[in-house]
Amino acid sequence: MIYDLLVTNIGQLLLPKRSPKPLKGKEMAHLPILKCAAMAVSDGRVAWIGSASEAVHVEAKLKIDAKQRVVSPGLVDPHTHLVFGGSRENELPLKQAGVPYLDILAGGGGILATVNSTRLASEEELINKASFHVERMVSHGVTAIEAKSGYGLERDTELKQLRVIKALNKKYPIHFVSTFLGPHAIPPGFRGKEHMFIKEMAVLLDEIRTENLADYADIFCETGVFTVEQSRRYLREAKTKGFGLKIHADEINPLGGTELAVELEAASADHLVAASDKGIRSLAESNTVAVLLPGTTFYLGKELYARGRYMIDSGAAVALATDFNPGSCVTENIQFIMSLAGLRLKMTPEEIWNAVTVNAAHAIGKGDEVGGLEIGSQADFVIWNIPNYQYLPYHFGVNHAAIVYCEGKRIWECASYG
Ligand SMILES: N=CN[C@@H](CCC(=O)O)C(=O)O
Ligand SMILES: [Zn+2]
Repeated sequence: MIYDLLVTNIGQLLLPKRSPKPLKGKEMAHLPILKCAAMAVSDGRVAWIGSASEAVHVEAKLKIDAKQRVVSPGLVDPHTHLVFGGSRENELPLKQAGVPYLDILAGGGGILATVNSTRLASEEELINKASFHVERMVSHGVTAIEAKSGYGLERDTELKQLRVIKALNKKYPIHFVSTFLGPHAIPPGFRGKEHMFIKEMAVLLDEIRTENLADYADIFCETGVFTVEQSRRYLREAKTKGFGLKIHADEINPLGGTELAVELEAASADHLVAASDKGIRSLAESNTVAVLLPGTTFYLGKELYARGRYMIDSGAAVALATDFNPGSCVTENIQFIMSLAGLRLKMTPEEIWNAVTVNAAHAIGKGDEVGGLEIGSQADFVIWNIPNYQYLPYHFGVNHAAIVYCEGKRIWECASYG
């Protein structure tokens, strides 16, 4: 048998397995590793895994020397606001002066400022801008991305954002999951009439479904935005219409969005900085993935991070994401998030790698497709410029990716691999 590609001389081959359910609690501590390994690919799938010494006898059209470095599955970023117009660097002085995130929003800035720029941008402009961010994510080792709408707050712009995500999915070989986040903020004119806005967004769900523009429905459940009861009604309707569910839950105040996510069997509950003990206990009894976004806490200058350690010790499934967006977390670098998870959430390196592979894949409903490496799985993988897997969260703020592959094809390479 002659394989398409053989990667040999791998120092550590990380082999998280695709699984029917996310890894929960103690299961997250287990990261299967093969040392001095090799891996062969054919037709975009992993076809053979063995030792580097056995690989001497393996034939392939192309052979790559991993130079004793680490190889992992392609990373999955399960929470991004990838498509938006403009930028918000003008908010930095407000942040420095201590103006809270929700106050900036209540004053017509924040999300609402990005809504204005996104409404004004053409579909083509948005595709070009988002492409730049996608390519940067890929360069950091990401091969699957969840992307949300939510900067339109009205039909045309929300659909425009979702069409942009569809166009990106066509343009790039990586995998995209699309989420409709119409109820992301209360648009001007709807304050006090939130129920009417939610109704409009719920009606839009039908059109989105018919045009197959989104897989998930999401809502920002927070003080001054949407209540738990409004979120429940909207998400129930979305579920009936066939959408998977996600919730921006308990980011700033402990409203009970976490419990709601579990009640509705959402794929994920995201943020959870203020999640209560009760909410965390309910997560642990469910398969809803806690998607933690420590980059946002860092960027908003807060002291208290989501209780990642406690969540895992309580038995919950945890994933990590960038939350890339123009206001509360302006980075495409998921590796930085992995460092924050080690430094601030007290997660171990094994838990961190599982959180950006298998569990992140489950958070976007792709646990059987991406996030794992085993015979038969999609050959989405990364050769890292690091001596061991513990090294990545330790050496922070730089890009450690050397070569990124998607379905067996090299899609990015650092300038200095040699
Ligand atoms: N918290 C709500 N939405 C985004 C922020 C969006 C923005 O500020 O533009 C988030 O997940 O952090
Ligand atoms: Zn978000």
